[in-house]
Amino acid sequence: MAQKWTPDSWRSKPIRQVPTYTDAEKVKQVEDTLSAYPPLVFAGEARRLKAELADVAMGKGFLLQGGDCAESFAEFHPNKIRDTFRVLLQMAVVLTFGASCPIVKVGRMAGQFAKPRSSDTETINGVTLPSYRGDAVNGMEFTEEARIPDPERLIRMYNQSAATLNLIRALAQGGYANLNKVHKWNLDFVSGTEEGNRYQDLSDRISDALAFMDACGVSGDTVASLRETEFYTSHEALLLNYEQAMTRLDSTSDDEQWYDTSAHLVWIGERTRLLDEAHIEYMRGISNPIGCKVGPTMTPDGLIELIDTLNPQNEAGKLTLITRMGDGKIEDGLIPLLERVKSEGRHIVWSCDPMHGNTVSAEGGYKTRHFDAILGEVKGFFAAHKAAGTHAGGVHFEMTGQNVTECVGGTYEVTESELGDRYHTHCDPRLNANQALEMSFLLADALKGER
Ligand SMILES: O=C[C@H](O)[C@H](O)COP(=O)(O)O
Ligand SMILES: C=C(OP(=O)(O)O)C(=O)O
Repeated sequence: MAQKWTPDSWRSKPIRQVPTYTDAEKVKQVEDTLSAYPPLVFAGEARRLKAELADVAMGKGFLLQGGDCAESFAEFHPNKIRDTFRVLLQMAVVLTFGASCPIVKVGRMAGQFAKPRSSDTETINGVTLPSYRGDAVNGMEFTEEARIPDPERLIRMYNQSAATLNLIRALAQGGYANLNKVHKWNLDFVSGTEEGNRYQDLSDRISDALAFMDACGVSGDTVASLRETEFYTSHEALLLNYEQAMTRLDSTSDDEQWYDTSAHLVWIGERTRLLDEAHIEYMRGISNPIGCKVGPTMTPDGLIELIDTLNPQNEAGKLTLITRMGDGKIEDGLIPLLERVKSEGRHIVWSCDPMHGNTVSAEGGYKTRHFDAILGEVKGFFAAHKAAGTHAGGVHFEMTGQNVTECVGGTYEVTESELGDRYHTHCDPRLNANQALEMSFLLADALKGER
């Protein structure tokens, strides 16, 4: 029998990957301040996302989740938010058109500021300092002072998330996402490339279809989904004191339902998904749709235990399992998990994160990922689902609307020697807009193949 859950019951459990602050009083003040701040999202919105994900779990939709590896204070700019938003819109259009199924759009945005790390320290030229853990925790500069965790950063993360979300809501509902603007979403540096041209062709076809529908009396004036879009936010729920401060009782439901109002969906990372530890304890009690990363060490028994802890009512749409096995390991790793979960009748959205199992070191010390390895994992994911007779329900990308050079490969090939040109990520390498768009065309083909 599980013990009673409260928003702070995680505090009595072992915890990892969180900072050790030096000033406990200051931390408490920040937590109190955040607890009095308005929610960033509403329970009703999180419920709507859960309902959309329930359709995905039943094979009637596809989840597209993507955005920065780590948002940062320094890179905070409306154009950057808009560009990532519009590449996600483009990808969603390509997928909707190619696969003829609803695409649920979720940004790794408006809250993705904390990073779990493989090592607590980093050594450069013989100097060892605490690792950078995301702008919510400490600074990226390699100085002793910057690396000291500062709880005030949590307030800045809240404020930046609020402003980002405000812009996302305006973009999604204020006319920018109107399907009639489908041509305008192409970014300048993408136009003229193979992906840009393919996207241009597709938008011409969509415009023709819209003109036909308009002539038949169906337009954005009458159908909301043609003039605006649903777009949700998500991040890894790593800093549980922040998440707890944002956890609020839903005043609109009759039974006691707590929502983490920092984002519509939050997920648990691969490094913190231990059953008896704090992150699972916190996540099992909130009513949001949640995600959990699943890497190559997961066993079928372990997975069933995890699922039953996080989603004991077997509610469809509640739990998204984001697998990140690595190219070459995905089919062997995933098929036994899929078969077991299917045979036990658990409702799951299965999503593929082809980024985190495919990070390698390139010359010059850059962390990178090869486009072919990312694609290889996506293909393996579809093949595994085909073999198990389950629905390949979504993808999860670290990506940006900027023209960065962080992942190598793609048709507009980024080479290892170009990595230094525009390597801006604060942690892991992201797909740039061209690579993300190319990936969406390949995905649309895979989804068509699934039907
Ligand atoms: O994004 C995920 C992790 O935070 C990241 O991969 C950890 O990177 P590290 O192995 O350099 O610590
Ligand atoms: C840390 C992440 O992934 P994982 O937990 O799968 O390593 C992430 O998605 O940012």
